[in-house]
Amino acid sequence: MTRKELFKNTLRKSVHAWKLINELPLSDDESLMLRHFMDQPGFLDLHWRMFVPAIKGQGTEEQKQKWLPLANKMQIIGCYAQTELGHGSNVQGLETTATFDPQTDQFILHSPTQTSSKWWPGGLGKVSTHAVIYARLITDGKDHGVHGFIVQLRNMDDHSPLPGITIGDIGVKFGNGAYNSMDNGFLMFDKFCIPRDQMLMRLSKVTREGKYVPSDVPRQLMYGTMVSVRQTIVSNASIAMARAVCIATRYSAVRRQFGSQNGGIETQVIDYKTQQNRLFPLLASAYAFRFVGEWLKWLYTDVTQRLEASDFATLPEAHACTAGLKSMTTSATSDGIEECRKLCGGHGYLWCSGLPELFAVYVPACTYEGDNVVLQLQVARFLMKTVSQLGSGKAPAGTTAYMGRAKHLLQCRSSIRKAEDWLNPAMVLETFEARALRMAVSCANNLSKFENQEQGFSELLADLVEAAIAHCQLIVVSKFIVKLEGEIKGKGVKNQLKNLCYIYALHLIHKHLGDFLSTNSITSEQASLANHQLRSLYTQVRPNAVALVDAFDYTDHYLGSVLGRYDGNVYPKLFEEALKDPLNDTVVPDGYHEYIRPLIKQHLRSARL
Ligand SMILES: CCCCC/C=C\C/C=C\C/C=C\C/C=C\CCCC(=O)SCCNC(=O)CCNC(=O)[C@H](O)C(C)(C)COP(=O)(O)OP(=O)(O)OC[C@H]1O[C@@H](n2cnc3c(N)ncnc32)[C@H](O)[C@@H]1OP(=O)(O)O
Ligand SMILES: Cc1cc2nc3c(=O)[nH]c(=O)nc-3n(C[C@H](O)[C@H](O)[C@H](O)COP(=O)(O)OP(=O)(O)OC[C@H]3O[C@@H](n4cnc5c(N)ncnc54)[C@H](O)[C@@H]3O)c2cc1C
Repeated sequence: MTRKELFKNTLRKSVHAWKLINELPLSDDESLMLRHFMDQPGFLDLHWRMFVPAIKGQGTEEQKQKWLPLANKMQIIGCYAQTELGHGSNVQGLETTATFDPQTDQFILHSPTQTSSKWWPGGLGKVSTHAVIYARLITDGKDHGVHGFIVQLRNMDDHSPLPGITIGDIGVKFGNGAYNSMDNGFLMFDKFCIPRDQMLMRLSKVTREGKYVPSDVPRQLMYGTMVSVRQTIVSNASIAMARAVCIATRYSAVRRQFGSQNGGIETQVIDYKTQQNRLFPLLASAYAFRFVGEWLKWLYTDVTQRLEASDFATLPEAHACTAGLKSMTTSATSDGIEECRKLCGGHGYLWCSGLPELFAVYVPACTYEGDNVVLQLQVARFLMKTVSQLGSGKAPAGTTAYMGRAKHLLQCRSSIRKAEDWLNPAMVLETFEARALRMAVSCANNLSKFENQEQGFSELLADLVEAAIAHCQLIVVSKFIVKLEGEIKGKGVKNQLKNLCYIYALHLIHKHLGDFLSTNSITSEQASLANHQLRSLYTQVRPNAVALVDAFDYTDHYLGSVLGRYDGNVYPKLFEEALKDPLNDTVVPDGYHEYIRPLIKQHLRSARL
């Protein structure tokens, strides 16, 4: 499809999905599922995942009563317009202004520079009638920082932009289809006026007289919509990873190379330990991210309930967990999808493997909802704060509770003696805790050598990110272990999950061996015992690998992959796909007479053939 066709077709699908949601009707969870199977980024994502939650989270009761019924019936379509051409990560640095005019009781929205144009918001370019806009609030010449506003962008009769608004699509993005179904847009305001009651005023207010009444709750609640989306992105990482792994695992069982004896069949590539060493940790990650995603959903629900009761104590942890896990799981999934492409050899590079499209549509997850490095630095700040408070009498809680055992974890030596000890959950956990704590403490010690903490932080950014990742990996490992200790039904299933849990943990040790050795969390002998155990786990997972991906229950239609077909009938179908290519419509290609024939004829003449 051309870009225009792709965009229009996605509109068709989105509107059809919305019709089904109403007609059947579908519950909220089922509607999310439907969105998932629609399988293309589109304006519904931003309307439901960001525009509506922003109003719910930041609007007053009256604002919710006014706007939510319209949004819930989709009589208005909204998007979330925060990022600007010049600033995305640095939200405090946004330039769009919203200046209160007491004479008209209105805010004047203005884009003072080119870099202040909104740039990137999905659904903005061509579809949305409304947006939640983030802009610097100015009253009486004073800048109060960034706040949210509900703004109508387009005329409700003919969809034309309202006077004072310039709006459009930002152009083609990575990949062929991928994210190009979405109208990520730009937007500029030229002194565009909105009524005062369209500032989202649950957190802070501007009175009729133009007095700014700051919020008595943490201003970070304004970032709540991002926290909620980051949480859902973790579960989605599992879905995308599982999809790639399903394709690569099934195909690795079909594909054979070498090893034929006396004319017999060749070896299935899934039997090579190198293939297993690349594939099975990704399979394990798909399960691990699912479980940590479930836990994060619980954490998010819990913090939301606490916030409603004005208990802000767990907000920093919820922010650190959602930011860190969003970052860690999306980076691992993007890399994992690309690894799965390579695991499928040359055929993985074919569009019909389903992997190139999956990669192209998935990879921006490393950037949207916060650049992955910027987000790990938030985790690092949280860890440094926690370390600095050790010994102050304030016991660390939740995911940092292990830091409360700093004295022990800084000194302990791993008691792993034989390979099977690596199947002991307490020993594995302690290894990850020791590594995470020692990396955090080492950063804190290095920071304390700087007179200026911020300067020290800038100098140590790379180490801080590594310490943050170590903490996030510990969370994933520990939540997998908790899951195993919980309510899993069926001994066989539990055994399979146990294998995957230890593959997940031990491959991380192998991959980050430098961290584990340099922090003396394990010895080199213990590292080789971990490798030994890992190989043995691969052997145990091998006979069940295909069943473990079948368990994701993805249909062939959803996978969209010739290589990942459930029936394994890969080769005939690759031919079928190839023959569908427009280049094969004719035997002699268009261009033959123009370019190939004159070239050949010229050579034939000079060779006198
Ligand atoms: C095949 C199809 C795909 C299938 C998938 C299916 C479905 C799709 C699923 C999901 C996707 C859903 C939606 C659609 C997808 C994409 C949409 C993308 C939309 C966007 O892309 S939308 C823009 C997002 N754009 C960002 O993401 C900007 C990143 N930049 C920031 O987020 C901040 O700007 C930050 C944090 C970097 C610095 O901020 P800063 O400079 O203001 O703050 P500072 O560092 O000084 O921190 C001061 C104190 O605030 C605390 N703090 C900070 N943030 C907090 C928070 N959120 N909550 C609670 N506390 C927080 C700190 O911890 C500290 O606390 P303390 O003072 O105690 O230390
Ligand atoms: C597909 C897609 C959809 C999007 N949808 C929306 C949307 O609906 N609404 C919306 O408002 N926005 C949206 N965005 C924008 C997105 O949220 C931002 O692109 C993202 O937050 C990253 O910001 P940036 O582009 O400014 O990156 P930058 O901050 O410019 O990052 C560039 C590089 O600088 C590094 N860097 C930046 N700051 C630091 C630092 N402090 N320390 C160390 N390194 C740093 C980063 O790690 C990165 O390597 C979307 C983006 C994409 C790709």
